[in-house]
Amino acid sequence: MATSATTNGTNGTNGSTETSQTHTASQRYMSTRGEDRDLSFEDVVLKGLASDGGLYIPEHIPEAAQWQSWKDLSFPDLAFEVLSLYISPSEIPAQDLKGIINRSYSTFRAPETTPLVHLKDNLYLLELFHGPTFAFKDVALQFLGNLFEYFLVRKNEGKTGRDRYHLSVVGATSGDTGSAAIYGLRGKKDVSVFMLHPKGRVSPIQEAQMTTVLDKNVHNLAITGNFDNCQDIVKALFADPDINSTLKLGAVNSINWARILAQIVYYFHSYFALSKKLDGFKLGDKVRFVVPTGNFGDILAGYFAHRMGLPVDKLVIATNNNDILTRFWENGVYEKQATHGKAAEGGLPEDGVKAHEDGVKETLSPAMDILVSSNFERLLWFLAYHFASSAGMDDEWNEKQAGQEVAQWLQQLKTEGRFKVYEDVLRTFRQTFDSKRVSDEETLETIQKLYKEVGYVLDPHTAVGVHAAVRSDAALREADEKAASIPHISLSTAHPAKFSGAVTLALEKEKDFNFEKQVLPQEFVGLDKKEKRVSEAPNDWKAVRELVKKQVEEELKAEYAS
Ligand SMILES: Cc1ncc(COP(=O)(O)O)c(C=O)c1O
Ligand SMILES: N[C@@H](CCOP(=O)(O)O)C(=O)O
Repeated sequence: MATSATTNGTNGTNGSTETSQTHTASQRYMSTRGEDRDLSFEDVVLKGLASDGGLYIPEHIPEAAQWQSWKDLSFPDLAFEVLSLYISPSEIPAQDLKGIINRSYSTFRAPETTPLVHLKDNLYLLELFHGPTFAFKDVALQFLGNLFEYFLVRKNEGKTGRDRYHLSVVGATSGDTGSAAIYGLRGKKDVSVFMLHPKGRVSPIQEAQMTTVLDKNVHNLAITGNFDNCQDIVKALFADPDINSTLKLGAVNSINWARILAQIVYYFHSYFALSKKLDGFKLGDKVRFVVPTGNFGDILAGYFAHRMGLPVDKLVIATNNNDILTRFWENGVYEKQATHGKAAEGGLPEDGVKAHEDGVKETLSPAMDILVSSNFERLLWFLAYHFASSAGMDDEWNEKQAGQEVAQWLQQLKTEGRFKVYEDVLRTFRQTFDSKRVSDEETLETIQKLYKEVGYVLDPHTAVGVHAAVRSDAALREADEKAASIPHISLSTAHPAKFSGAVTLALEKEKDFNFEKQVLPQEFVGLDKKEKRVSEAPNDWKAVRELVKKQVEEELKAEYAS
């Protein structure tokens, strides 16, 4: 990767206001497939997906040499330090960035923004659900909403009517990204939002959170398909040069680099919180982070934190029965088709797990019911780069090789449904990552166990992580008593009230348990009775394209007529 400290910037392709001021290599961006490069932060945030189909990554991961000095910073101040390493002040001046960050986290209910709680023994829980929609997505999407607004206000200064830059955000959701994006963007000027969710496959609260937002710029599309179909439609729209340029598409999914960037902050923040809670823990001691994983966005932020210098023993990927990542960890094969519990013709599963004909298994942690993890492509680039570096060639060659390798792997995934990486690549992956598959039964048991032992109610996704953390801790103890002291920080990705079905199933037999009294936040009371707005759409990207075009046109007409 590029190692230069500063270079001279030029204007990006998307009309960013950057001039020839200095920036570091970590503040310029390139595509994982090698075609696009030397882009500004504004370019990659507004474009979302690279034109070669790849995802954007910084040209260099900055080493945060002074990270220990961040120990006592508040969440917003820490966010400023981390984000500044990736955003040149020539693009967003420091005062403006501070303003964006402060606005984004003022909406959180917890003073620490993302508090760390001690569950038991070596196990800590990082509560990421204190934002407006009660899910970890708020941490990044409150920020991204304000960032879009900032760029649009600047681009549109002095412009009127159709000269204004109007962003059409299209996103796919299995429930949480949708509401977090909608709450981040509702009512914002010059933005239309289209959220695609798989019809009937999100929880009732998630559905209500999205569809009860009636702002004119918000549109919910219930797609007759699964989450991967929604994600594929979004990617097809981005790949269509016509709609992409005429409608100026914007991404809110974790394909957007800003989503990953904002999430790096809580890895540092929780590490410092741990150092204050745990007697004898010193800055520099290692921790394990355990992350309930679907699209690989959340845990990828942990990878960046680690590469920046945060002492991480392992990043533990916790998957449900949709386990493409755990299978990859086991054998180096990245394969779409589920290998066990797969639906036979007519949807009958082999191992009792309810599965759809498309191979996606229906689990109690539906936000992770996904066949392919889109962000894994970003990690693949770093793995391929590491492998290429061993050939002893120059950096330009290594980067080119990595881009070509990733493009080839992804092409193979498309045509053959799978690809296999070299043993060396797998070894490098395993040095940083561990991976555990958690069944629905284990998810329920974990919710029950934690409730009985410490009175804490976990949401099912968080329970997947906690179960993996307990297993990781046990494995360490078995292997080496000394290693047993490594604390585990398990990421709590959603409030339990969002998944009342699974929580009730796990705890209904507990005599003292009362969902309404112990779990349901005031904000959710009566949500299901409110007016809703949602349209159905087929699993067909061209049909969705026409729908989006028509709707944006209507919105623009209404806007400019008034
Ligand atoms: C509650 C919850 N947990 C975990 C995940 C998985 O996160 P990621 O897709 O970033 O791996 C999601 C969805 O993204 C989610 O909504
Ligand atoms: N689980 C997600 C799926 C979309 O993932 P994203 O992180 O790429 O936006 C959801 O809740 O919608």
